[in-house]
Amino acid sequence: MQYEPAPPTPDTPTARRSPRALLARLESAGDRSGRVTHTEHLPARAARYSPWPQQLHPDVVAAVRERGVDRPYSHQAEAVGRALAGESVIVATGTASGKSLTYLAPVLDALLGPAVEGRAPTALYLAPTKALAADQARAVKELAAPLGTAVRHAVYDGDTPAEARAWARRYANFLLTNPDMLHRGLLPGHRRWTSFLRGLRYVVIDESHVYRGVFGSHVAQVLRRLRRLCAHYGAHPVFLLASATAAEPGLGASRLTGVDVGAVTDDGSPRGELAFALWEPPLTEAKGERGAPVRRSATAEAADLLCDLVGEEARTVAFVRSRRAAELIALIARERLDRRRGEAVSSYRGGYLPEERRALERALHSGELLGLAATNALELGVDIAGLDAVLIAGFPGTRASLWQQAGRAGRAGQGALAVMVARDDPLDTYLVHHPEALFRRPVEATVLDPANPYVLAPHLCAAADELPLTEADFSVFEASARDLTPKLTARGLLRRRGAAWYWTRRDRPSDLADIRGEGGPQVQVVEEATGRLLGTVDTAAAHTTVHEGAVHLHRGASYVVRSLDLGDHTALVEAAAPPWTTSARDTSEIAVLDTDLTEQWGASRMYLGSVEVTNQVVSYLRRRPVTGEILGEIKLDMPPRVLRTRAVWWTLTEDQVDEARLTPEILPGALHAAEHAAIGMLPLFATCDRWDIGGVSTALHPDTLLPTIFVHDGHPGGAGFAERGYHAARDWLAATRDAIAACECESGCPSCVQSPKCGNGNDPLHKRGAVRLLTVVLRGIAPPP
Ligand SMILES: Nc1ncnc2c1ncn2[C@@H]1O[C@H](COP(=O)(O)OP(=O)(O)OP(=O)(O)O)[C@@H](O)[C@H]1O
Repeated sequence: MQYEPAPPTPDTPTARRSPRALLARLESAGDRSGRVTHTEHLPARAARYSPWPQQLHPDVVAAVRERGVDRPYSHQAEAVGRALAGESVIVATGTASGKSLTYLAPVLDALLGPAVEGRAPTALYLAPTKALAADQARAVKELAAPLGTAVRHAVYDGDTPAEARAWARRYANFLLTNPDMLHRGLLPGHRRWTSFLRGLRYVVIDESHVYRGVFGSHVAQVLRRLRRLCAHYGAHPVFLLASATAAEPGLGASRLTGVDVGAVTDDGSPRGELAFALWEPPLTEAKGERGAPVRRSATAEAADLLCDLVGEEARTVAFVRSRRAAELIALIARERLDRRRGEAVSSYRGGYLPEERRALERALHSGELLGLAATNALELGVDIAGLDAVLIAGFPGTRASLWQQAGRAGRAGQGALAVMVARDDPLDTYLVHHPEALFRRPVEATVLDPANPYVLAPHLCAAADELPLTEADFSVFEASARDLTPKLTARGLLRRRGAAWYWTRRDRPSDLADIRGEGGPQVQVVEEATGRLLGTVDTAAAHTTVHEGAVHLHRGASYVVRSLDLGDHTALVEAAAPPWTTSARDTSEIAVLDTDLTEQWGASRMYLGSVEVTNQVVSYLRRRPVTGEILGEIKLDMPPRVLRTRAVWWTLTEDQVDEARLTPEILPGALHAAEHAAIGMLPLFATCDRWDIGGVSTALHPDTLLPTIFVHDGHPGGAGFAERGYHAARDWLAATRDAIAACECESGCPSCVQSPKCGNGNDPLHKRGAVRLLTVVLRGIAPPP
């Protein structure tokens, strides 16, 4: 399929930007009829205003007015009123609905107020990334400018130089930082922050939906440590959270902070009309593996659409799933557009140096940039609202994230276009043909589990180091802290003296918790000829993205990796632009190390234990960029990566396989499908996140010598999810079977057996076989007593 640029249009610029007109233009170019499978029209919504609460300091009202906000939206007024009354609140409203003011107004109000009982008021702001804290610092500086020296803010993170840290400790009354810095710096060093903690009135948690799964559970414990220290100094801060729209935000926020949090969800901000189109790329002439027909890639299709939109002078961001796709789209667009417009297109992703990212954000704001191909690194908080169009190349994994991205489109009073382009996989294909699965279903809840003992243990140690741990502290942490503390003492981590537990070791207890689960240092990508550092890649991702021979794109320039030195954490690259892209293939194996618990279930057996998951990148495919056609497979000699973790697994006997009518052809697909669905359902029972767990299924496992399905924790040492699965196995597998059986689809869809993160492209899968398999397994379990 060749790219055919849309012919120039005679329309006026404003008419051209109406979302319907833009969409019609995209559809009419070349032979694109039939590619839009559905268009959802979300009508414009007028703003609803309310007056500021009476108690809000008039200087704050004036400062806000100076920033151009005359009247607060109804949700802003409500949230500020509740905060001023001392209630912790979460505001979970749409993208760019003015959430910042809901916490900044109460914070400034507090900082303008007098010291109470000798405590000068202070406030703490937590962002999930350093970039976002830096952004906020700029916003605070502007907003607080008319207030003189009453507001003294400081960014405090890993990059803050020593003098600036000393200044922050002595003078700052509004500290902007991140949970990592709280965990490693501020809390362990609380004695240097006593006056700050004594006066702490508000703790702001921005983008709180990011704190989910294991990371969220760690942050929940960091916040409990903070609350405990504040209480020690006599402060009881109010928590103000800002979140993307999520289901049950109050519940999630209460779990995160450990205090009761009220929710404000009725969005009073105005919205322009949004035309949201679902777009399916056409089939190509090319043939894929085993001769299967191949659709044009979402990346190539999105690149075309981006060119057309930029050609229409429509300010557009294309959200993509991978760093590589971001680079590829920018590269294609630059090649195809004329010079002026080509220069107005760029890529944006994690791994860029901070100053590069800042420059790109500024250029997009000013209109110097018209098109940006971005990974979700741009999704967080960066104020880039006011786009004419948003392209979403591939379903981003959750509806919450989809709306977060689509919400970037639209300026006040003006319509905007969002287009989700399907990738050639079962999940996206299903979605573009089942719009109700996107538009008629609520967004997901943010799941986390602060009681998870694997997460709680290192934080109890850190807490004991901060202040000796006593019985009274168990209520701050989780009920399970009472059982866990003697175990930590038995393991020699804590020492009991009198009524308290102490950390008496020399090492830092904060090193026990890797709160982001990053697992090791970053790999630096260096241009061999010049020694220039192009950027960084996570160690975990390095195996699949910067192996020898990988095509690595950076800011629209193409490089080929000459060598990857994992010991040295360096990938050397050289500028080169071969006519292919590369994608790594890997294999996963799982070995049983130990069995802790096991139970006979009729003929099946259920196990809980420790496993070793070995993943190895074995080769890479060269593919033609646009069609995805495979040009060849090159073997790689990469070291395997080993994850020791905990898993729950169950086996079937030959008789059960026969009983479920699973022939050798369909057995692997049935096992694989049941594994996917079980992973999809475990969050219901283990309050984890689908992305925190993994699975392996095999028709003959060397340790069990039987067909076996494993579901394992995705974190070294485990995180407690598999364990919960084992204990809830009856309900979990029954719900899994029911979910698959109740799904109306013919042969498997994302609502039942397809997985958005499957390493084998959801192949093979056998939906009905999975239902029969689970039915047979469940038959062997005794009904609950
Ligand atoms: N009451 C208001 N009236 C008019 N404009 C407003 C009002 N409140 C906020 N704004 C403007 O709306 C824009 C978005 O605000 P803000 O960045 O706080 O939104 P947000 O909800 O935090 O966004 P995100 O979804 O990115 O977290 C800002 O430019 C801000 O000045």
